[in-house]
Amino acid sequence: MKTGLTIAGSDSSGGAGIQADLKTFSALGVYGMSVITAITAQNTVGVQAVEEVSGNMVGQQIDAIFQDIPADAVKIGMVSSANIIQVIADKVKQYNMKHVVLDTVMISKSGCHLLKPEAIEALKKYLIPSAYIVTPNIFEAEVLTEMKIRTIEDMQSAARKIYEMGVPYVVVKGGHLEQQDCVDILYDGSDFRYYSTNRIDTKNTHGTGCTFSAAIASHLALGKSVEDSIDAAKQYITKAIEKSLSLGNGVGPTHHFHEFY
Ligand SMILES: Nc1ncnc2c1ncn2[C@@H]1O[C@H](COP(=O)(O)OP(=O)(O)OP(=O)(O)O)[C@@H](O)[C@H]1O
Ligand SMILES: Cc1ncc(CO)c(N)n1
Repeated sequence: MKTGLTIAGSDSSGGAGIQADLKTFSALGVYGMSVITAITAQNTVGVQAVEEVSGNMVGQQIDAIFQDIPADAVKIGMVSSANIIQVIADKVKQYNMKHVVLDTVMISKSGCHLLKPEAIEALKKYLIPSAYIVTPNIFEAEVLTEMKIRTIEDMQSAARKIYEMGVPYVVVKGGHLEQQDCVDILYDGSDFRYYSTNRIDTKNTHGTGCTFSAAIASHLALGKSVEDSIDAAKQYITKAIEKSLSLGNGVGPTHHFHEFY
């Protein structure tokens, strides 16, 4: 069986973070493993508390996995501090990790800082250059590039700037762009590809970014090309949003197992 690793934060409500990633791996037929970087007390309404795991413990979890079960693909999500970022970047190098999909998580939908603002420079300097694909949303792409993004052309300019940080593939996600369709763009240093779907009218989008990046990693682990992995992940997240679950009093989760029940 192909294997996937998520290095991310725990979401107690199960819709985002580690839990979303493991559900996605499982739904797509990949054996899931996890390295927890932080624990959040979180539900569909908001994030109530965050407790970081030490950099040393993050490193030890990665060692335990890679000294025993190599991962065919790795997804990185919430990494709250510069220290944790540095440890992960070193381990990516040490174990020569392949197919590293970095979701540059910064702020939760409810507005909680999951990445300390002072760690953004470390993200740009150490983690983005060690990734294979990065998947910022509009807001994250704005922070990384220090530009405003209002149009598809702006998304393209941002993708170019992020590519220059030293990562071979950049996906800028258009879920938060003020327009009818949800268009994600892929830049590989020379060409752009577009992945577009109708915007689904639902408030239940908790964990869409986590699920999408874990689905890309899953398809890479299964042996698909970057282009096909993003295409398959886009189809998966679109269905998961279409069938999203009205659980809780706030922004409900997507349905990871929509293929099954
Ligand atoms: N309402 C929607 N209908 C259809 N697709 C959507 C919708 N919202 C987001 N998407 C898609 O979901 C994927 C995740 O994008 P999004 O921009 O929501 O990520 P994100 O902001 O990082 O998510 P999160 O808030 O969970 O971190 C993208 O493929 C995006 O186009
Ligand atoms: C732990 C965690 N990671 C990522 C997200 C996505 O914003 C979240 N809400 N919680």
